[in-house]
Amino acid sequence: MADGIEAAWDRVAELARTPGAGAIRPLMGDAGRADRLIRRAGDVRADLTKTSLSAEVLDALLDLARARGVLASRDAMARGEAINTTEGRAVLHMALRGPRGAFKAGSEDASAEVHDTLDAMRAFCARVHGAQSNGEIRFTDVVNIGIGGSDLGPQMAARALWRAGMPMRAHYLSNVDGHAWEAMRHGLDPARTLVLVASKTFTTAETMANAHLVRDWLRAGLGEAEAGSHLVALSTNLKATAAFGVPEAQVFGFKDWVGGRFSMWSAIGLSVALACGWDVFQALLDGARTMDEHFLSAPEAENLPLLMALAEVWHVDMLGYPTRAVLPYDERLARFPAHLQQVEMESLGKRVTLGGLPVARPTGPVVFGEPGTNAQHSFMQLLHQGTTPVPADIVLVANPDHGFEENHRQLLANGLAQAEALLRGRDATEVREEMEAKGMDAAAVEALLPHRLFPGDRPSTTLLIPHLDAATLGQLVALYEHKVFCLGALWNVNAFDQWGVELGKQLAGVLVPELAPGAQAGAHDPSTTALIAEIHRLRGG
Ligand SMILES: O=P(O)(O)OC[C@H]1O[C@](O)(CO)[C@@H](O)[C@@H]1O
Repeated sequence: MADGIEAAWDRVAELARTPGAGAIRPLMGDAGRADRLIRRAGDVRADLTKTSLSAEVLDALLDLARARGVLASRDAMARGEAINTTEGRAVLHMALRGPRGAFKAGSEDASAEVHDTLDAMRAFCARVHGAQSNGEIRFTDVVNIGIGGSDLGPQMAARALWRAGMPMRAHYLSNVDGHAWEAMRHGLDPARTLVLVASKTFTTAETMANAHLVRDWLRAGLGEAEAGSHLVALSTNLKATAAFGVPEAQVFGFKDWVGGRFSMWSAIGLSVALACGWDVFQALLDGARTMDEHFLSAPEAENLPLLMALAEVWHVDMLGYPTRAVLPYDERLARFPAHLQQVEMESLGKRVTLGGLPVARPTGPVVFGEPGTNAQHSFMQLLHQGTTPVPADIVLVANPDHGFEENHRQLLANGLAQAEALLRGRDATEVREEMEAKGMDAAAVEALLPHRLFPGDRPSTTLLIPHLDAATLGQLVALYEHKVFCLGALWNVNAFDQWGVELGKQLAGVLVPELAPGAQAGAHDPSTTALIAEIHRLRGG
């Protein structure tokens, strides 16, 4: 078996060594290319034809996926097996949007737990949204206090889906930097603000520090007894939520088989339901479910998350492209790259295999991004003319929810143009002709020529959706979640733990008391020791 896997890797590597392996333009005329590399899953039309996946390369990569048993691993995840081996947990975010009775974690009925919580969340939203007509106070604002997966997913979704006239305004407090709360609190009235403390563990230092700040603000504005009724907890740690003073009826739980970065579909998504309305949240879950159904049923060659994962293996491991850009051409998706950064980099930033051995090849790429067209005026220069290609995911939304048609045409045209420019580049003949047509003399033309050339053959994947709504957003996010799963299986790493975040947390815990006025620094490296001394000096003690 292991030999079969290594043979499959070798075959892909052999193709990567053939001259021109990274070229895309020569492949564009291949018959059958669109059939192989343009795939629909739900409402998402994904075009991978602007990559250097030739028919041969794709076949070799699909053989690798088969040798690695990616779809068999997928089925083990769906069966609720404890595939997160370093934490001994199942991985069941699909249960969060699945039908009743569909998922088990060991002998536990995972779906029953999910649906009980969803029912409680829906009833809570109905109460909050209907409060004014019942003569209760009407909450206008919801503050979600959380960080990482307890912030990025819901924040991204609320930003993408909130429209004027929806029930509440959502605010997201994540950074322990007090400036964040300082800026937020001035716009809020404690009497009309519902505060959600979102934390899987309910021990995350930043979240708990902010939760104390905001609870003090509620208490100062409303008195201690009243403040409790404005507090809601979203957590797996029910003991800690009670100790913090959240009434039991306002605690929404979930289980440890929901990873933080995959938790926006759980109670952690309550801020989205409160801000945008229950139907929107339900449509988000249903959208994700649509992608789950595709992922669970499509064979390898048609399985979009798997195809995107295979393209990444080709780029990262075979062509040596260590980064990827995510460019949503929709301002409402401004936080989509940030959410994917956690989903992908916290999952795939791994250096040992499931068996604890060093990986044989590079794993997760650096993911970064900004909405288009803004990205074009900041970092796209490097994608066009930098030394190492950066594959780009370009997300296009065919129909806007505004009436400014000309703006939208410009937006779409720019997204298409970037992908086209990355692919085709600009050769010397074209650049010379353009400069000569402008009347430039021959010396100037030759001097400027190298600066104006674009190598082209730079890969991109275009994801096109008809509208941006809860259903399509759910599909998009689930698509990337499943892509991450496939990459974890291909690279044989645990995509569901995150031990790498622990050391910094522990060291910060040691440093906090050392930064108190008059405190002595402990043993550190010379650079850190000098920085502590300088901070004390600048802070006057
Ligand atoms: O929801 P919690 O437990 O507060 O954790 C927040 C985030 O912190 C992390 O553990 C990383 O530090 C993430 O995985 C998680 O999403």
